[in-house]
Amino acid sequence: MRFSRKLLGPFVGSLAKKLDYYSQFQPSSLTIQQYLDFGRIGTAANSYTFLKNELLVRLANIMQEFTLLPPKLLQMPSSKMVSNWYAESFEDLLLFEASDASPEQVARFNDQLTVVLKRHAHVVETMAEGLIELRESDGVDIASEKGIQYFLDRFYINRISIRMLQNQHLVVFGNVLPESPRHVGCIDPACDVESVVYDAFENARFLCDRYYLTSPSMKLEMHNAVEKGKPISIVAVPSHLYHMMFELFKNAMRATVEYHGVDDDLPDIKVYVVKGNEDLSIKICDRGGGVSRTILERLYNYMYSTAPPPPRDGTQAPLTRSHIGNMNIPLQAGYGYGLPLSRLYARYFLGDLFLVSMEGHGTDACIYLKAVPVEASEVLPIYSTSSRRNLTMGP
Ligand SMILES: O=C(O)CCCOc1c(F)cc(-c2c(C(=O)NCc3ccc(C(=O)O)cc3)noc2-c2cc(Cl)c(O)cc2O)cc1F
Repeated sequence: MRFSRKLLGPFVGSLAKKLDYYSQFQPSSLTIQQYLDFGRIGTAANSYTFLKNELLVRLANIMQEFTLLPPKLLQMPSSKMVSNWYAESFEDLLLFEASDASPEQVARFNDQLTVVLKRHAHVVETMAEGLIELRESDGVDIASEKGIQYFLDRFYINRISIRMLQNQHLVVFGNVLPESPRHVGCIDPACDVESVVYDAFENARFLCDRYYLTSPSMKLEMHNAVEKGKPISIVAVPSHLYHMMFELFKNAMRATVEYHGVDDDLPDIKVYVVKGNEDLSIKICDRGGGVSRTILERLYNYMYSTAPPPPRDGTQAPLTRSHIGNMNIPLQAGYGYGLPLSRLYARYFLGDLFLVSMEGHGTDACIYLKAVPVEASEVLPIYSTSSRRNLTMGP
């Protein structure tokens, strides 16, 4: 992605050199246990010293991949805006490169992180606008579409990881308040899975009731295979788990109501939560009619999923979606990225998300998370010749 010379101005040379320098390093993958330990016993100075380098490495790795994107996408106004945000943030953080870890520098760094977080708040929507601009400009060939899919999965998981580093630092060492006094930064050392499931269900049900005036109920089964009969808790980022569950419940409710109609007795959504020695598994089973394998694949696809932009005035999201049949999609508030982004949240700490749909019957969605925190390592994209090959040649 060409960084606009206007922005880079005289720094083109030195910034390009810095990008080359920092993109040579592999991002350092942390386990959720390491985040927890550091949040409990680390110091602001050590966090600053690690972060000011690691953020430059993670930014440089993904910024170098930008340049491998299909030129047609790079030229879209919204794509250029995103690349300029990254260039600005990279430059901002470079200012701390040689700084000491004095309390004054740490305070300045914390303020800078707040600016960077705000600058990048709408990256997902803006990149989605870029895909819409591309689709409306001259369409996308299959090779570009596969390259875009490969890049965006890497781009968004990189963004999740950068925001995790920043938020964790600001909550533990800055003046951002944690969600709960028990939390260490954004991490809950004893995340009660059942309560997150209920929160996500009730909020999705509220949206469903508001639009359809009806909604399916939930039947929830909890099985703790490690400590029989005890509540299920894991070390997790509650906001990530909530995001995944909320999206999957919205999809299951939408399918169920659309398939059975608002006047029918709606079949329950059955949810199973099982904690094993290695995996925390959550399965959401609906009888919403299911989708064929071809449609299912499209739900993960950023090009297909990029719905028309939501109304700016906050009114109800568009009811139809051009690329997935004519199904009214009242619960879709964003650009249709709920599923691919949820899968990235699951994969971020070495979990995963799978869908098994039986067309004509219903869909099972399974989330797997690491039950052992020292095994839950960040999955971070590394800029290398293989990413170059995938982006330019397509898989
Ligand atoms: O807004 C977002 O982020 C995600 C927006 C996403 O919107 C969708 C949505 F919520 C649910 C479905 C859907 C349908 C369906 O709709 N079946 C009827 C039809 C059959 C064929 C076709 C077709 O040929 O096009 C279309 C619909 N059946 O199962 C699911 C289903 C999908 C997922 Cl990912 C899930 O976790 C649970 C489910 O029950 C499809 C969506 F697309």
